[in-house]
Amino acid sequence: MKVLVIGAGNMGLTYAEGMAKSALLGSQKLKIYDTDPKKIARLSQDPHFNVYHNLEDCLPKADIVFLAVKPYHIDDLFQHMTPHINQQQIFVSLMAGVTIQTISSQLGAAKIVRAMPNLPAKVGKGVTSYTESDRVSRVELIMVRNLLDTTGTSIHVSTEKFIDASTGISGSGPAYVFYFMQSMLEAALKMGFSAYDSKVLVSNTFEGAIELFNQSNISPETWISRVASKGGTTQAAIDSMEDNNVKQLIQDAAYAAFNRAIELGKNS
Ligand SMILES: NC(=O)C1=CN([C@@H]2O[C@H](COP(=O)(O)OP(=O)(O)OC[C@H]3O[C@@H](n4cnc5c(N)ncnc54)[C@H](O)[C@@H]3O)[C@@H](O)[C@H]2O)C=CC1
Ligand SMILES: O=C(O)[C@@H]1CCC=N1
Repeated sequence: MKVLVIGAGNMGLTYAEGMAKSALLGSQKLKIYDTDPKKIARLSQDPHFNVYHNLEDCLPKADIVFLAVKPYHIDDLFQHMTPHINQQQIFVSLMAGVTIQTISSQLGAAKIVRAMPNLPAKVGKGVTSYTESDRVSRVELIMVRNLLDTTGTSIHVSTEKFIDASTGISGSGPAYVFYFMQSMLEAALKMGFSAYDSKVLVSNTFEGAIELFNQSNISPETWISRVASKGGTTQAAIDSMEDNNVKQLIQDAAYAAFNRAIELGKNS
């Protein structure tokens, strides 16, 4: 199976590394195409990859093509790709908001999988949602899923609405968690802890809470009640969050990302 990744940035390179290190490609090296000469020079030293700076040298020979450029790059990119594609190739888009209809009409591709990954894929803990165009067969979809799963886990969704929705939950979600972490770190520093101790306190608190959640069938709400004593310190903190409508604000933020994904789809 010949796999090409177009765009070796945060997401493209993460997938490229996951797939290249798996056994799925057999004896084939993963192909990478990017327009940044510095990236091409650096990645050319990596024995896992064949790196290209011309589409005509790599695109016609690829079976599966990952699209991992920014949504605003597609006009230029698709124009250059169209003469070199064929109708048997499968295109897997990792781009936020770019619809299957846009990829089909602007690129001229038939077999399209639209996926929404997230950055923990870098450490094998990513979660990707995906859906496909009618022309993708069941066997082809399983092949794509196996490739996606080299960076973590995945869920199949029935429509693109859920790709936009998962952009608001899991795609952008790591940034919300980092926002919470940053706020806790700043509070710890203000209380007088060193930077090192603040990091130990905050990172272990997140890791421990996630482990408790994962190893049980208990909801976060119930876990909160197990931390909070009546009239105690946690209750004071939760009351402060409730008074300030923090839960609603976080939901609003997730919806803002969801709506932005829909908007990007209309503009592309
Ligand atoms: N970073 C994240 O956490 C997530 C990103 N995504 C999606 O992944 C896509 C890529 O995002 P990032 O990796 O963060 O961006 P990035 O800016 O890190 O990488 C984009 C890469 O594309 C290359 N590039 C630009 N124009 C090109 C062209 N015409 N041909 C070939 N390569 C070209 C750039 O040189 C760069 O290496 C976006 O569409 C984004 O919506 C999706 C989920 C999460
Ligand atoms: O911010 C973005 O548009 C991309 C999509 C999800 C995460 N990063």
